[in-house]
Amino acid sequence: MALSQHLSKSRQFLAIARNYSAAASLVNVEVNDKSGVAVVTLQRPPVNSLNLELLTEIKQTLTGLEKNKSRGAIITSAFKTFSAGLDILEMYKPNPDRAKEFWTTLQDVWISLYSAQFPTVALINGPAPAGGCLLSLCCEYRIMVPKAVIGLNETQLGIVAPSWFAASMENVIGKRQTELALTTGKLFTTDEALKVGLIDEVVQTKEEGLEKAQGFIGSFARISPFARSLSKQTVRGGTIRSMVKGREADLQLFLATIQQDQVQKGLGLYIEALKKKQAA
Ligand SMILES: CCCCCCCC/C=C\CC(=O)SCCNC(=O)CCNC(=O)[C@H](O)C(C)(C)COP(=O)(O)OP(=O)(O)OC[C@H]1O[C@@H](n2cnc3c(N)ncnc32)[C@H](O)[C@@H]1OP(=O)(O)O
Repeated sequence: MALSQHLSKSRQFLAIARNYSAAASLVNVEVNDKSGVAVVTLQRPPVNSLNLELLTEIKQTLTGLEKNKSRGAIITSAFKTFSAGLDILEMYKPNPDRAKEFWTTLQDVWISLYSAQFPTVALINGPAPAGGCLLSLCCEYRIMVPKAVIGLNETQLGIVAPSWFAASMENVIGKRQTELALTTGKLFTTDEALKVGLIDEVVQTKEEGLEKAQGFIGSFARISPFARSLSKQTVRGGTIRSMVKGREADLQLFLATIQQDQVQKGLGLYIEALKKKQAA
Protein backbone atom coordinates (compact mmCIF):
# COMPACT_ATOMS: atom_id res chain seq x y z
CA MET A 1 0.00 0.00 0.00
CA ALA A 2 1.35 3.49 -0.88
CA LEU A 3 2.31 5.63 2.12
CA SER A 4 -0.32 8.31 1.27
CA GLN A 5 -3.11 5.70 1.09
CA HIS A 6 -1.82 4.10 4.24
CA LEU A 7 -1.75 7.41 6.12
CA SER A 8 -5.30 8.16 5.07
CA LYS A 9 -6.40 4.78 6.51
CA SER A 10 -4.34 5.45 9.65
CA ARG A 11 -6.04 8.83 10.08
CA GLN A 12 -9.44 7.17 9.79
CA PHE A 13 -8.38 4.76 12.52
CA LEU A 14 -7.07 7.66 14.56
CA ALA A 15 -10.44 9.41 14.30
CA ILE A 16 -12.18 6.24 15.43
CA ALA A 17 -9.62 5.75 18.20
CA ARG A 18 -10.08 9.37 19.33
CA ASN A 19 -13.84 8.96 19.44
CA TYR A 20 -13.38 5.80 21.42
CA SER A 21 -10.84 7.54 23.68
CA ALA A 22 -13.30 10.34 24.32
CA ALA A 23 -15.77 7.82 25.71
CA ALA A 24 -13.35 5.75 27.77
CA SER A 25 -9.95 7.46 27.56
CA LEU A 26 -7.68 4.86 29.14
CA VAL A 27 -5.57 4.59 25.98
CA ASN A 28 -4.66 7.42 23.63
CA VAL A 29 -3.58 6.67 20.05
CA GLU A 30 -1.77 9.17 17.86
CA VAL A 31 -0.52 8.27 14.42
CA ASN A 32 2.57 10.17 13.26
CA ASP A 33 1.72 11.97 10.01
CA LYS A 34 5.11 11.32 8.41
CA SER A 35 5.92 7.77 9.46
CA GLY A 36 2.45 6.30 10.01
CA VAL A 37 3.68 4.93 13.35
CA ALA A 38 1.13 4.90 16.19
CA VAL A 39 2.07 6.16 19.64
CA VAL A 40 -0.13 4.22 22.05
CA THR A 41 -0.20 6.00 25.40
CA LEU A 42 -1.61 4.24 28.45
CA GLN A 43 -3.41 6.71 30.67
CA ARG A 44 -5.20 5.03 33.55
CA PRO A 45 -4.30 7.11 36.62
CA PRO A 46 -2.34 6.98 38.76
CA VAL A 47 -0.01 4.13 37.70
CA ASN A 48 -1.59 2.35 34.71
CA SER A 49 -2.39 -0.74 36.76
CA LEU A 50 -3.89 -3.18 34.28
CA ASN A 51 -7.53 -3.73 35.19
CA LEU A 52 -10.17 -5.27 32.93
CA GLU A 53 -11.15 -1.93 31.38
CA LEU A 54 -7.58 -0.88 30.52
CA LEU A 55 -6.76 -4.33 29.12
CA THR A 56 -9.95 -4.24 27.02
CA GLU A 57 -8.94 -0.90 25.52
CA ILE A 58 -5.40 -2.10 24.80
CA LYS A 59 -6.84 -5.16 23.08
CA GLN A 60 -9.22 -3.04 20.95
CA THR A 61 -6.38 -0.68 20.06
CA LEU A 62 -4.15 -3.55 18.91
CA THR A 63 -6.98 -5.07 16.87
CA GLY A 64 -7.55 -1.67 15.20
CA LEU A 65 -3.86 -1.23 14.41
CA GLU A 66 -3.63 -4.72 12.91
CA LYS A 67 -6.76 -4.18 10.82
CA ASN A 68 -5.39 -0.91 9.46
CA LYS A 69 -2.02 -2.45 8.65
CA SER A 70 -0.18 -0.14 11.00
CA ARG A 71 3.41 0.79 10.17
CA GLY A 72 4.37 0.27 13.80
CA ALA A 73 3.42 1.01 17.40
CA ILE A 74 5.23 2.60 20.32
CA ILE A 75 3.69 1.75 23.68
CA THR A 76 4.29 4.26 26.45
CA SER A 77 2.68 5.91 29.46
CA ALA A 78 1.20 9.32 30.17
CA PHE A 79 2.51 9.14 33.74
CA LYS A 80 5.82 8.69 35.59
CA THR A 81 5.07 4.95 35.93
CA PHE A 82 5.03 2.88 32.72
CA SER A 83 2.65 0.36 34.29
CA ALA A 84 2.38 -0.98 37.86
CA GLY A 85 1.43 -4.37 36.40
CA LEU A 86 -1.84 -6.17 36.91
CA ASP A 87 -4.33 -4.34 39.07
CA ILE A 88 -4.03 -6.25 42.32
CA LEU A 89 -7.65 -5.42 43.13
CA GLU A 90 -8.72 -7.66 40.21
CA MET A 91 -7.19 -10.61 42.07
CA TYR A 92 -8.01 -9.65 45.66
CA LYS A 93 -11.43 -10.94 46.86
CA PRO A 94 -12.33 -11.49 43.19
CA ASN A 95 -15.72 -11.81 41.53
CA PRO A 96 -15.34 -15.12 39.62
CA ASP A 97 -17.00 -13.95 36.37
CA ARG A 98 -14.99 -10.74 36.26
CA ALA A 99 -11.77 -12.58 37.18
CA LYS A 100 -12.36 -14.95 34.26
CA GLU A 101 -12.93 -12.08 31.83
CA PHE A 102 -9.93 -10.22 33.25
CA TRP A 103 -7.50 -13.11 32.74
CA THR A 104 -8.92 -14.01 29.31
CA THR A 105 -8.47 -10.40 28.20
CA LEU A 106 -4.89 -10.38 29.50
CA GLN A 107 -4.23 -13.53 27.46
CA ASP A 108 -5.79 -11.85 24.38
CA VAL A 109 -3.61 -8.75 24.83
CA TRP A 110 -0.49 -10.91 25.11
CA ILE A 111 -1.39 -12.89 21.96
CA SER A 112 -2.17 -9.73 19.94
CA LEU A 113 0.93 -7.83 21.03
CA TYR A 114 3.34 -10.77 20.96
CA SER A 115 2.24 -11.74 17.45
CA ALA A 116 1.64 -8.23 16.02
CA GLN A 117 2.55 -8.07 12.34
CA PHE A 118 3.77 -4.49 12.69
CA PRO A 119 6.99 -3.53 14.54
CA THR A 120 6.50 -2.78 18.23
CA VAL A 121 8.55 -0.77 20.71
CA ALA A 122 8.04 -0.29 24.45
CA LEU A 123 9.10 3.16 25.59
CA ILE A 124 9.39 2.43 29.30
CA ASN A 125 9.27 5.88 30.81
CA GLY A 126 9.04 4.72 34.43
CA PRO A 127 8.73 1.61 36.61
CA ALA A 128 7.49 -1.53 34.87
CA PRO A 129 7.00 -4.30 37.44
CA ALA A 130 5.27 -7.65 36.72
CA GLY A 131 2.46 -7.14 34.15
CA GLY A 132 4.16 -3.86 33.11
CA CYS A 133 7.31 -5.82 32.34
CA LEU A 134 5.24 -8.42 30.48
CA LEU A 135 3.75 -5.76 28.17
CA SER A 136 7.22 -4.54 27.29
CA LEU A 137 8.52 -8.09 26.77
CA CYS A 138 5.87 -8.58 24.08
CA CYS A 139 7.46 -5.76 22.07
CA GLU A 140 10.40 -6.20 19.71
CA TYR A 141 12.50 -3.43 21.24
CA ARG A 142 12.65 -1.84 24.69
CA ILE A 143 13.85 1.67 25.47
CA MET A 144 13.96 2.81 29.09
CA VAL A 145 14.62 5.97 31.08
CA PRO A 146 17.14 6.04 33.97
CA LYS A 147 16.13 5.47 37.61
CA ALA A 148 13.31 3.06 36.81
CA VAL A 149 12.82 -0.63 37.57
CA ILE A 150 11.61 -3.54 35.49
CA GLY A 151 11.07 -7.24 36.15
CA LEU A 152 8.72 -10.09 36.92
CA ASN A 153 8.53 -9.66 40.70
CA GLU A 154 5.53 -11.97 41.27
CA THR A 155 7.27 -14.13 43.89
CA GLN A 156 7.53 -11.04 46.09
CA LEU A 157 3.72 -11.01 46.18
CA GLY A 158 3.54 -14.72 46.99
CA ILE A 159 2.33 -15.60 43.47
CA VAL A 160 4.02 -17.27 40.54
CA ALA A 161 4.53 -15.83 37.08
CA PRO A 162 2.70 -18.08 34.59
CA SER A 163 4.74 -20.07 32.08
CA TRP A 164 4.02 -17.65 29.21
CA PHE A 165 5.29 -14.72 31.32
CA ALA A 166 8.46 -16.75 31.96
CA ALA A 167 8.77 -17.73 28.28
CA SER A 168 8.44 -14.08 27.22
CA MET A 169 11.37 -13.20 29.47
CA GLU A 170 13.39 -16.28 28.58
CA ASN A 171 13.14 -15.39 24.88
CA VAL A 172 14.79 -12.07 25.66
CA ILE A 173 17.40 -12.79 28.35
CA GLY A 174 17.79 -16.58 28.28
CA LYS A 175 16.97 -19.41 30.70
CA ARG A 176 19.65 -18.85 33.32
CA GLN A 177 18.95 -15.15 33.90
CA THR A 178 15.18 -15.78 33.78
CA GLU A 179 15.42 -18.47 36.45
CA LEU A 180 17.44 -16.16 38.71
CA ALA A 181 15.08 -13.26 38.06
CA LEU A 182 11.86 -15.20 38.63
CA THR A 183 12.92 -17.14 41.71
CA THR A 184 14.06 -13.97 43.45
CA GLY A 185 11.31 -11.73 42.04
CA LYS A 186 14.04 -9.37 40.89
CA LEU A 187 13.30 -5.83 39.84
CA PHE A 188 16.21 -4.73 37.64
CA THR A 189 17.38 -1.13 37.73
CA THR A 190 17.75 0.53 34.32
CA ASP A 191 21.50 -0.17 34.29
CA GLU A 192 21.05 -3.81 35.35
CA ALA A 193 18.33 -4.30 32.75
CA LEU A 194 20.61 -2.98 30.00
CA LYS A 195 23.47 -5.19 31.14
CA VAL A 196 21.37 -8.36 31.10
CA GLY A 197 19.69 -7.45 27.77
CA LEU A 198 16.23 -6.96 29.23
CA ILE A 199 16.18 -3.53 27.59
CA ASP A 200 17.95 -2.42 24.43
CA GLU A 201 18.63 1.27 25.00
CA VAL A 202 18.64 3.91 27.72
CA VAL A 203 17.40 7.43 26.98
CA GLN A 204 17.41 10.50 29.20
CA THR A 205 13.91 11.71 28.34
CA LYS A 206 10.65 10.39 26.92
CA GLU A 207 11.08 12.72 23.90
CA GLU A 208 14.48 11.21 23.14
CA GLY A 209 12.88 7.79 23.55
CA LEU A 210 10.18 8.62 21.01
CA GLU A 211 12.85 9.61 18.49
CA LYS A 212 14.82 6.41 19.08
CA ALA A 213 11.66 4.32 18.84
CA GLN A 214 10.73 5.96 15.52
CA GLY A 215 14.30 5.25 14.39
CA PHE A 216 14.02 1.56 15.27
CA ILE A 217 10.74 1.21 13.38
CA GLY A 218 12.14 3.31 10.50
CA SER A 219 15.00 0.83 10.14
CA PHE A 220 12.51 -1.59 8.55
CA ALA A 221 11.63 0.88 5.77
CA ARG A 222 13.50 -1.10 3.12
CA ILE A 223 12.49 -4.54 4.36
CA SER A 224 9.45 -6.25 2.91
CA PRO A 225 6.69 -6.15 5.60
CA PHE A 226 5.70 -9.66 4.52
CA ALA A 227 9.22 -11.06 5.00
CA ARG A 228 9.60 -9.11 8.23
CA SER A 229 6.43 -10.35 9.87
CA LEU A 230 6.95 -13.95 8.71
CA SER A 231 10.45 -13.89 10.20
CA LYS A 232 8.99 -12.63 13.48
CA GLN A 233 6.41 -15.41 13.35
CA THR A 234 9.15 -17.97 12.71
CA VAL A 235 10.97 -16.87 15.85
CA ARG A 236 7.89 -16.39 18.09
CA GLY A 237 5.50 -19.02 16.68
CA GLY A 238 6.45 -21.84 19.07
CA THR A 239 5.89 -19.69 22.17
CA ILE A 240 2.56 -18.43 20.82
CA ARG A 241 1.28 -21.90 19.86
CA SER A 242 2.22 -23.28 23.25
CA MET A 243 0.43 -20.44 25.07
CA VAL A 244 -2.71 -20.73 22.92
CA LYS A 245 -2.80 -24.50 23.38
CA GLY A 246 -2.56 -24.15 27.16
CA ARG A 247 -4.72 -21.06 27.62
CA GLU A 248 -7.80 -22.80 29.07
CA ALA A 249 -5.70 -24.74 31.59
CA ASP A 250 -3.85 -21.51 32.37
CA LEU A 251 -7.16 -19.74 33.03
CA GLN A 252 -8.32 -22.50 35.37
CA LEU A 253 -4.98 -22.43 37.19
CA PHE A 254 -5.25 -18.67 37.61
CA LEU A 255 -8.80 -18.88 38.97
CA ALA A 256 -7.87 -21.67 41.38
CA THR A 257 -4.68 -19.89 42.51
CA ILE A 258 -6.30 -16.57 43.35
CA GLN A 259 -8.94 -18.33 45.44
CA GLN A 260 -6.36 -19.84 47.78
CA ASP A 261 -6.42 -18.41 51.31
CA GLN A 262 -2.64 -18.09 51.38
CA VAL A 263 -2.62 -16.11 48.13
CA GLN A 264 -5.45 -13.84 49.31
CA LYS A 265 -3.58 -13.22 52.55
CA GLY A 266 -0.38 -12.36 50.65
CA LEU A 267 -2.20 -9.99 48.28
CA GLY A 268 -3.97 -8.33 51.23
CA LEU A 269 -0.64 -7.69 52.96
CA TYR A 270 0.88 -6.36 49.74
CA ILE A 271 -1.99 -3.90 49.25
CA GLU A 272 -1.59 -2.75 52.87
CA ALA A 273 2.15 -2.26 52.34
CA LEU A 274 1.49 -0.15 49.23
CA LYS A 275 -0.97 2.02 51.13
CA LYS A 276 1.37 2.38 54.14
CA LYS A 277 4.17 3.42 51.78
CA GLN A 278 1.99 6.30 50.59
CA ALA A 279 1.05 7.34 54.12
CA ALA A 280 4.72 7.35 55.24
C1 LIG B 1 -1.48 -19.15 36.19
C2 LIG B 1 -0.71 -19.28 37.45
C3 LIG B 1 -1.19 -18.44 38.61
C4 LIG B 1 -1.21 -17.02 38.33
C5 LIG B 1 -1.19 -16.17 39.54
C6 LIG B 1 -1.25 -14.74 39.21
C7 LIG B 1 -0.11 -14.25 38.39
C8 LIG B 1 -0.19 -12.76 38.28
C9 LIG B 1 0.81 -12.21 37.45
C10 LIG B 1 1.21 -10.92 37.50
C11 LIG B 1 0.93 -10.12 38.69
C12 LIG B 1 1.06 -8.65 38.65
O1 LIG B 1 1.28 -7.92 37.72
S1 LIG B 1 0.75 -8.12 40.19
C13 LIG B 1 1.19 -6.44 40.23
C14 LIG B 1 2.60 -6.31 40.64
N1 LIG B 1 2.92 -4.93 40.75
C15 LIG B 1 3.71 -4.45 41.69
O2 LIG B 1 4.25 -5.15 42.50
C16 LIG B 1 3.89 -2.95 41.70
C17 LIG B 1 3.27 -2.32 42.90
N2 LIG B 1 3.37 -0.87 42.81
C18 LIG B 1 4.51 -0.20 43.03
O3 LIG B 1 5.56 -0.73 43.29
C19 LIG B 1 4.42 1.30 42.93
O4 LIG B 1 3.07 1.65 43.01
C20 LIG B 1 5.03 1.88 41.64
C21 LIG B 1 6.57 1.76 41.69
C22 LIG B 1 4.50 1.20 40.40
C23 LIG B 1 4.67 3.40 41.56
O5 LIG B 1 5.09 4.05 42.75
P1 LIG B 1 4.48 5.47 43.15
O6 LIG B 1 5.18 5.88 44.39
O7 LIG B 1 4.53 6.40 42.01
O8 LIG B 1 2.93 5.20 43.40
P2 LIG B 1 2.26 4.52 44.68
O9 LIG B 1 3.00 3.33 45.11
O10 LIG B 1 2.02 5.58 45.71
O11 LIG B 1 0.87 4.03 44.08
C24 LIG B 1 -0.18 4.94 43.74
C25 LIG B 1 -1.51 4.25 43.96
O12 LIG B 1 -1.61 3.15 43.06
C26 LIG B 1 -1.86 1.92 43.78
N3 LIG B 1 -1.20 0.80 43.08
C27 LIG B 1 0.10 0.68 42.79
N4 LIG B 1 0.32 -0.47 42.12
C28 LIG B 1 -0.87 -1.07 42.01
C29 LIG B 1 -1.29 -2.30 41.41
N5 LIG B 1 -0.43 -3.13 40.76
N6 LIG B 1 -2.59 -2.62 41.48
C30 LIG B 1 -3.48 -1.80 42.10
N7 LIG B 1 -3.14 -0.63 42.68
C31 LIG B 1 -1.84 -0.27 42.63
C32 LIG B 1 -1.26 2.21 45.15
O13 LIG B 1 -1.81 1.35 46.11
C33 LIG B 1 -1.66 3.64 45.35
O14 LIG B 1 -3.03 3.65 45.67
P3 LIG B 1 -3.68 4.68 46.69
O15 LIG B 1 -3.41 6.03 46.07
O16 LIG B 1 -5.11 4.31 46.76
O17 LIG B 1 -2.95 4.48 48.00
